[in-house]
Amino acid sequence: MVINGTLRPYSPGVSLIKEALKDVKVGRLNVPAGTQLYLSLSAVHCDIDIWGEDANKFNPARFKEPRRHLASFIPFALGPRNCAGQNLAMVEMKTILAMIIRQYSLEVSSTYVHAPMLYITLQPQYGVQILLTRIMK
Ligand code: HEM
Repeated sequence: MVINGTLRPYSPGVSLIKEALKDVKVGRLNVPAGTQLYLSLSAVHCDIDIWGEDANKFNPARFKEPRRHLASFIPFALGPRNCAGQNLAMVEMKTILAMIIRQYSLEVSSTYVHAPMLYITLQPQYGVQILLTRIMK
């Protein structure tokens, strides 16, 4: 839930660019062959019609319930050309997170400035300073 809760507002890939190879109808929209489509993941992931008025808020508990729309959360894209490394990425993130929180408690440093920035992927402009305290056992 925490990983999905983070990938929703802060997907590393903020958009997908696709080109229609043939004339296609998407809902009520006629898309002629050759049209380039820019699909903003951020717009979908923070759409208040889908996620509610607090769509911009970090709230992993949203992922407790099954999603109403399949395409409402697509950090790894969707369909035959979705991310080939999706499962590996999820396993890596879960493993690393579990290894860290097993031994350390985390606190965001007072020097942290929240400034997501697009530089090929979405990145924290000034880094993420975190204070780690070893958990005594
Ligand atoms: C959090 C981590 C990751 C995210 C959010 C992510 C996201 C994405 C997205 C959105 C796409 C679709 C791009 C597009 O259609 O324009 C993609 C494609 C792809 N990703 Fe990832 N990815 C991640 C990690 C990885 C890893 C770890 C690997 C490989 C080890 C990987 C390999 C690929 C490949 C090969 C494609 C192209 C698939 C194709 O075109 O058929 N990704 N990824």
